[in-house]
Amino acid sequence: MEIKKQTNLRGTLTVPGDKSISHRAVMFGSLAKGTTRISHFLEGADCLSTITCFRKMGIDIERNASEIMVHGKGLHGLSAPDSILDVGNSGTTTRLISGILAGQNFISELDGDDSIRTRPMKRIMTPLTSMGADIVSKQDNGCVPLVIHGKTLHGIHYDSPVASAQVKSCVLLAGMYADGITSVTEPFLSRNHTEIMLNYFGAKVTSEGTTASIVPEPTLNGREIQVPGDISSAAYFIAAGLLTPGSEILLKNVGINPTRAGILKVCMDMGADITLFNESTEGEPTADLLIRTSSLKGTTIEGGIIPTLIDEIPMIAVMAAFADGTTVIRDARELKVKESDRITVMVDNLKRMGADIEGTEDGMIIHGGRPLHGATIDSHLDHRVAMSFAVAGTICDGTVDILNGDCVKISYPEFYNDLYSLNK
Ligand SMILES: O=C(O)C1=C[C@@H](OP(=O)(O)O)[C@@H](O)[C@H](O)C1
Ligand SMILES: C=C(OP(=O)(O)O)C(=O)O
Repeated sequence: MEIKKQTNLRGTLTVPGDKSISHRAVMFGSLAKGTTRISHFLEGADCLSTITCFRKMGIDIERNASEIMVHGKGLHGLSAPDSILDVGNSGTTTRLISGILAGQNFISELDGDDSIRTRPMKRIMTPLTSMGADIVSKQDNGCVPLVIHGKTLHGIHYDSPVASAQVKSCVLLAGMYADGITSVTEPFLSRNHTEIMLNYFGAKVTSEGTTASIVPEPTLNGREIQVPGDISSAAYFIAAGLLTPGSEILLKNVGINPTRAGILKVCMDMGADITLFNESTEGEPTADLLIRTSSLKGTTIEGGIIPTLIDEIPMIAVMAAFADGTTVIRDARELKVKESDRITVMVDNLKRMGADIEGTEDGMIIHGGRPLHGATIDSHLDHRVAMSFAVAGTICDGTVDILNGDCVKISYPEFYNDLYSLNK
């Protein structure tokens, strides 16, 4: 995919539905009684993997142009899949579904693509095993393929070493099938969509600080869900609007849940001109975001804000390369175990464009302000890397050629069309 410089990005955009919320809506809808209707569902490959898995376990899921209808069968209504559950490229599908599968009365096997086969699953195998689950990594390397023999589970308290919503959600979902209360404490608060949505479906999930607890055997009832725009997808247009001269972009109905909205704070700290309109606090908070061209300066990003912007760090790294001064990103070791090693891949590719950047054990140091030039970028089949460099290509001189740029289909199939729609 070749990207050339653009100016004057102007217009209004509704970014696709939130990936985390779309996954959860299908999963919880499948475990609920009655029909769950989901509008603005993300039709990205990852969420389609979740749909495929639940269809294989006997759930009728209909798609039409405007919504998804999940005809749930209740907490104990899934049936044994007759072949491997294909999780594709999706960490969220793998880790959340494992918590559900651990408490079923059947055996299942999960497998996916080459990337997911390298991602760490011990982080869910450990707490699930202490709940009494039987979950085995077939190649004994702590990765998929995983074989899960459903068992009777016990409630536990789990002190998670990582701030990960996927780990937290996996344990809470297994907790629905346990014999007592299950709780998870994490070092920093990660995204809380599971807690919010499970309660909306009728479960009893309580949160105190960084601990979330669930009462077992809830009755979940089918609900209507309007998925807000994904702030992780909005991030590319926030960056493009701030950095491209003469731009003014209105992003409609973006999810601004505080456990996800760290990028807005970082942009403000960097000097961004962003205005929020039409804020709504019903359910998942949303707002329209007006983005205007700004001159940005470097900042430091560390500690508790990291989980609230973890998927936006590739885009932030590019923004930092165009900003004046130094940006330091720390406490983000998790970037190494995403769809690619996002520290190494961002550093290598930004260096190819002429940036002054170094990788560290848990982040990056970026001395911004050097003029960047076109280059061939290896996306490593990582959607967030591809989109971040597409934005870099709209700003720098020369052509940015992104190898395997179509991997954006994982979370944003129409990304390139949306990017080009703003410069007419
Ligand atoms: O729960 C979720 O929906 C997600 C949690 C995060 O992963 P971790 O739980 O590994 O931090 C994030 O990076 C991922 O894109 C989606
Ligand atoms: C890390 C991501 O997703 P997942 O963990 O679901 O593969 C992401 O979308 O950036």
